[in-house]
Amino acid sequence: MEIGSRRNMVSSENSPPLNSVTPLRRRTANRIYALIYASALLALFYRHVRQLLLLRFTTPVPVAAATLSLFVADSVLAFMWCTTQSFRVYPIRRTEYVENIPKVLKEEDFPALDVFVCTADPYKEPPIGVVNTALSVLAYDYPADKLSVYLSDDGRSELTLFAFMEAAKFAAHWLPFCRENKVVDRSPEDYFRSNRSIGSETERIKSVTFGLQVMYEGMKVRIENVVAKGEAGKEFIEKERQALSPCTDAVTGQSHPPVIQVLVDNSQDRDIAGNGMPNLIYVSRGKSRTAPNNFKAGALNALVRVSAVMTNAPVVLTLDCDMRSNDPVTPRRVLCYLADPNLDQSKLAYVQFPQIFQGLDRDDIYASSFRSGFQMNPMGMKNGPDYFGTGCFFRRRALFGCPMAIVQLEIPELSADHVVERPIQSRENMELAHHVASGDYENMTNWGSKVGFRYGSLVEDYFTSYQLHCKGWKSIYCHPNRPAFLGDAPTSLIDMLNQLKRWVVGLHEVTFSRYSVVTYGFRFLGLLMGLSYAHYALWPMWAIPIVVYSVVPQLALINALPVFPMLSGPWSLLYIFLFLGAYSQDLVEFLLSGNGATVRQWWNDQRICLVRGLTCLLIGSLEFGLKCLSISIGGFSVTSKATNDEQRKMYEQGVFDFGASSLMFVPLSVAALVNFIAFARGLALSLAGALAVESLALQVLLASFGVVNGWPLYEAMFFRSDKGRLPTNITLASAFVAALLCAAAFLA
Ligand SMILES: O=c1ccn([C@@H]2O[C@H](COP(=O)(O)OP(=O)(O)O[C@H]3O[C@H](CO)[C@@H](O)[C@H](O)[C@H]3O)[C@@H](O)[C@H]2O)c(=O)[nH]1
Ligand SMILES: [Mn+2]
Repeated sequence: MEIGSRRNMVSSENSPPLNSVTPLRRRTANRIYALIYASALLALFYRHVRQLLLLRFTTPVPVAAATLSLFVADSVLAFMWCTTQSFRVYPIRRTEYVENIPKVLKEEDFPALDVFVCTADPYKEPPIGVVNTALSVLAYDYPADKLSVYLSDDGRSELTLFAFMEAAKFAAHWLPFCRENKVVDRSPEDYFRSNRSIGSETERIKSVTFGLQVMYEGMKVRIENVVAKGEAGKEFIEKERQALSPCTDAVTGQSHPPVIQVLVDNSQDRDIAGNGMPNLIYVSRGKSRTAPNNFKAGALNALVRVSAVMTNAPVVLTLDCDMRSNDPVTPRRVLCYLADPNLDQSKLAYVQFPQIFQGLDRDDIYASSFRSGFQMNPMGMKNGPDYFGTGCFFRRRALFGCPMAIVQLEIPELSADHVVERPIQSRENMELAHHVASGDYENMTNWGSKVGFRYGSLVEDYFTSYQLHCKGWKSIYCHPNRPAFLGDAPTSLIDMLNQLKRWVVGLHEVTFSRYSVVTYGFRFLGLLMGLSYAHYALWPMWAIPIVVYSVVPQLALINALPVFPMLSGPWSLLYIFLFLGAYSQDLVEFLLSGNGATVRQWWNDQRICLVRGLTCLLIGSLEFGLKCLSISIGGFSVTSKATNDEQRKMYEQGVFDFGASSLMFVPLSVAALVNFIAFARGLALSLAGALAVESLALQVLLASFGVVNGWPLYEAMFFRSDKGRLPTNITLASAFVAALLCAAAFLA
């Protein structure tokens, strides 16, 4: 069915609205402020140019180095400021009127929905968590015969398959329970953990709930035991084990045929109340030694094909295994866009929900919520948000070419308008599904280049939406008050930094390809969208100003060399305005983004921005450089969603966890130490003479800002003895480098 086609609609003229757009009031203020800030930037560059013109061959090296590096740093900052404006000129807020859906679209005309859930490693992604994700969407408030959930298991693990066989049995009890009791938390873990208003329940419901909870806990224990043992053991049906067995002779996972198991079949299976259930299908795509597996993008494309053969729903939801549904009406909410006769349906590729995380500590010490990327900026992207990899409803057709021209596929069964007539488990269907999921199916095809999720970058989400937007597709950012999904974010610093390092490598892969935003993007996206995408593509460049501003003025201070204007002169006001102006606008936007944002969280957010610049942005870029020289080949290292109690405790107390011996911590600790030494030296110089106070004051202030931000590091280096302290070898190495730098600056 073509969603949005008039045939299925009540006439559009007198139908009630399904959604509305309100421009945010702050946009006028944003524009005026942008003009003021831009003038200040012009003044800054006037001063820079004047100083550059003063440089001679005879200029002392420290002066020349400081002048040049600060010029470069400010140029990057100014460019980044320009890119940020693309989110600020026209921010909007959307509202959906789900209650009007029945007046516009009859339930039997709802489009079918295929949900893709990805998992890759049963140890980093505990199967009980994946099961909760799947159950939360199986229980969507949507016609069961129009809903299918596909699980992609790149780990090809009998532990995960076992967990899903258990989940299929549990679903038969869970789905009718949710429906009858209008449960909103449809992931059982969240439901049983939450403080439900038990008092208001009748005796009967109480005992049903209790029985279900016992059943859930039983399943959880069985799954966790199996994971602890590392094999499904006797509990596992021999047939399934045989299906997986070809992988045991290639445990390296390099080469094996696909496994597809239909665990719940809508045409046959019934829940305990006798109603139909959505399809639940386990897929572990095949892998081949001769073809790259393309990580998550490859997994998603395999699901696009398998689902095309089996159900071919026109709408596809992609979910990471740690992203549970938090609101059962979400698919209907999406229909407020995909079925809106007043929108240009032929160009609308996807509806993206924000990534919102559960289980963060109150102050969000690692800034895991990524408010700017997931909640603030998307409201302002002219043609709609980029794709975040999860919580996104695609129109299947958007994966097959431009809005106007379809890319022909190898077999007709894969095309978006193919109607599936065979029962999903028919022999022909299963054979074809296995064929399209095999490891070398994609050889010599357009998959990953013109069709499906795009290959070539570790941030396949960013890259895919970038290409769709370049091809003329549009997207919609939908952020209802009750979060549609809740996910897990890394709760250890090193996990978080490693995750971002992967993103950095992925973004560089795009920037240094023929699809670079600079040479390709701007041409097809236009100025505003081009700037928005450049903002992300060039995000690793933040490392330059952050590194420069964390050491150069400080080393100059140690040398008693002024690099900023005198405190009493007019130019110092410019510097103070540029600094405080940027920070306060960021603070205001952060607080306006809602969802309980606090000043403390903002403070942590700005601190983590600096930390990122000195760690993952820097090291990630270095790693990318090595990769280009083919010195190292890193893959997609999956972020761990399992935490140990100690880590969890540290995180909940808001204490930084530096307890990993990682090279990434070296530049960070060096910067912290340099700031401390510079601050001490600055104080000493100020006590010695009034002139120093005047000319070095801004540098002393900057160093004091560094010291305040570096506090957790000093603690981790010198005062802590728990597991989260900085490993001694890292402390020693950093102290050595910092001492060398400071001595060199002092003597220069
Ligand atoms: O070979 C692989 C590797 C990963 N995954 C899955 O991809 C998802 C995302 O992996 P994760 O380690 O959680 O990455 P994050 O950095 O947390 O994820 C963000 O960044 C990714 C791109 O780097 C996007 O794919 C994600 O949607 C986005 O949430 C998980 O469900 C994995 O199971 C696979 O299916 N196959
Ligand atoms: Mn994740």
